[in-house]
Amino acid sequence: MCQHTLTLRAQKVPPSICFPWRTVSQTMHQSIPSLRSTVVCLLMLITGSLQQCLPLCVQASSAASTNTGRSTRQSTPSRPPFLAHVTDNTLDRARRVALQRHEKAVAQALENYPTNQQPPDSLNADATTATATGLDSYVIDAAGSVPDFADQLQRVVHVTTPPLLSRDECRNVIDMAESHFQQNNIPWSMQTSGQYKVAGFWIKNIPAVHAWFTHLVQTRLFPLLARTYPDFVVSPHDLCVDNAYLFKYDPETGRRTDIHTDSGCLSFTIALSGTDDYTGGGTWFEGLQPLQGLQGNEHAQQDAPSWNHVLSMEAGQVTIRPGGVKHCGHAVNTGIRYIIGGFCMHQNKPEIVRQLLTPPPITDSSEDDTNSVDILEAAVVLNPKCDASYGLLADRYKQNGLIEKAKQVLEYCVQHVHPTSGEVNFSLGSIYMAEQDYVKAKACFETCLAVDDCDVEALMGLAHTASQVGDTTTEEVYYQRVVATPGASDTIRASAFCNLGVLHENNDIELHYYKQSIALAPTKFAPRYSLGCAYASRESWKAAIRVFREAMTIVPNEEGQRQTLQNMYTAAMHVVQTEAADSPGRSQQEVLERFRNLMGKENFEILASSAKQ
Ligand SMILES: O=C(O)CCC(=O)C(=O)O
Ligand SMILES: [Fe+2]
Repeated sequence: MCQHTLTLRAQKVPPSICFPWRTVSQTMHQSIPSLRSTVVCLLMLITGSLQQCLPLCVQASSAASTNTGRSTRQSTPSRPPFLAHVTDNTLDRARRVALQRHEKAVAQALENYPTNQQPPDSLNADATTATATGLDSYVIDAAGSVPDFADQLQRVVHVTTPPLLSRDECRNVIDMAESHFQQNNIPWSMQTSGQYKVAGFWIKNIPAVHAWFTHLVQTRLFPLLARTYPDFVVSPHDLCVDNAYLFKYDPETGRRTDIHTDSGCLSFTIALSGTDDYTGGGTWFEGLQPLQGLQGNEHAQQDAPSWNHVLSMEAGQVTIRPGGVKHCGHAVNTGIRYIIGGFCMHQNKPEIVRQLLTPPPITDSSEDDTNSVDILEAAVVLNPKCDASYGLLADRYKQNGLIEKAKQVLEYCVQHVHPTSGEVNFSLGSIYMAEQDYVKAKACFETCLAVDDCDVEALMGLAHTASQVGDTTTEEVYYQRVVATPGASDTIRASAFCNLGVLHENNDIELHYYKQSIALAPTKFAPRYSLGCAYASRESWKAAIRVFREAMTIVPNEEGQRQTLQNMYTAAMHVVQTEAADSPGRSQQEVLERFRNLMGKENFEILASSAKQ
């Protein structure tokens, strides 16, 4: 029998696994299937409400002109030069698309959260029209802009003082949620938020919480929003809830949310837990500055060691702000933090740009031109200060194979709109890396990290750029940071562990790293294949065969299959030869049978048929 050689180079998880095209994390809230019906929008069109709304659309689209933050940026041209070709017709069509989306979203919102209907008597009886007596306010000092109504909705985050809900009420809501899952014997589902997962549920899906929530919104939250944004919301009845969820952050399963914007022009976050209930956690806001900090020494607060743009609230406190402000929920270190997040729309003020950035699911049977590049180009033209649009447009160009155009859009955004946008810098870094421009790639990923030191995708990018220039020490540092990052997903930690194993090839710790990786991502091929190689290089032939056999069940491509089979074959040969030396009387038939059993019939047959070819 011929002696095959082992191909024992362990496999790093290739960068393609680590670099999905990361889009603006607004997508977080799109992942939930929408049931929006097309009927309403068609009716509205027929009855002429499109015409009525058009002035509002124009207002929305020109709304980006003010930046409420202190920063002075280079002035942004009204339209980026590479979008000179976008015609007025295209803009009108985009407005109509956005308006249709808006009408459908409002109809769906009122169906999900019927805030326009009288609450049931049982709830009405204890109706509280509690007024928050005070608000603490923080400004957002950051480049970029919210997608719509930037001149009406100041980029300010308000926190209610005192709490809007009593501690008992918060406890009661948590109990309702927990008992729903216990009684139905189901775990909390995991919602995807960009790079992270967090345990939670959509409030409309849990009846008891839903009824309480709808009532709370009608009696306390909408009135609070109307009082706080009197130039934008004339009456609480103007508003509706696009989406609302309850999140449960805990250190094991709860993770954190990615930096994102919400799907509505106004948002609120209700703290159901207080700072006694957990450590870590809190809401991070991009560029958050206490108002007082701005009046005196501008940088006093910024430089204070405790100030890290994170707001922590006590149970019952609520933050309200424009939905387009970037934020995230931090991972907790201990304890549990429950929050409710809600995104509101103004029923009569369509958010033109956000709607253009939020296409309905592909399955939607409307005539909405979801995939069209010109819709995203129009979004950029309608609000050239909103960096979210640039990221999505570049993403679309990239999907269409137009890498140079994508790069141009991203570079423009970094230079003129938002130098530290995480999405844009990550996408640009990925392009530079593909072009093997590791210096520029590194700079982009470092910018992402400066904004969010938990950005594990940027850490993986930096590890990869270090690897490409042969700096394995730095490469290792970044992988170690990934595996130590609270809230990092199992998949990305698994990739980092696998690559740590490869960096430590032939050291004992190599095995440990691959096993960690497999435990986190049991269906990933690379760590299993690499563990097989590690066993084989230590001449632990039977262990190697076992792991290669497992790898064969999840092998992603022909090359992987070829290498795995070849290594398995060699390992099996060693076992058979050793056994033959110990008991020399075996017939050739017996040896072959043993060989087949070691490899597994299915693998043996693939090998046999490939040998025949
Ligand atoms: O956990 C938090 O504080 C933020 C959650 C969030 O993204 C939101 O409420 O919109
Ligand atoms: Fe959010």
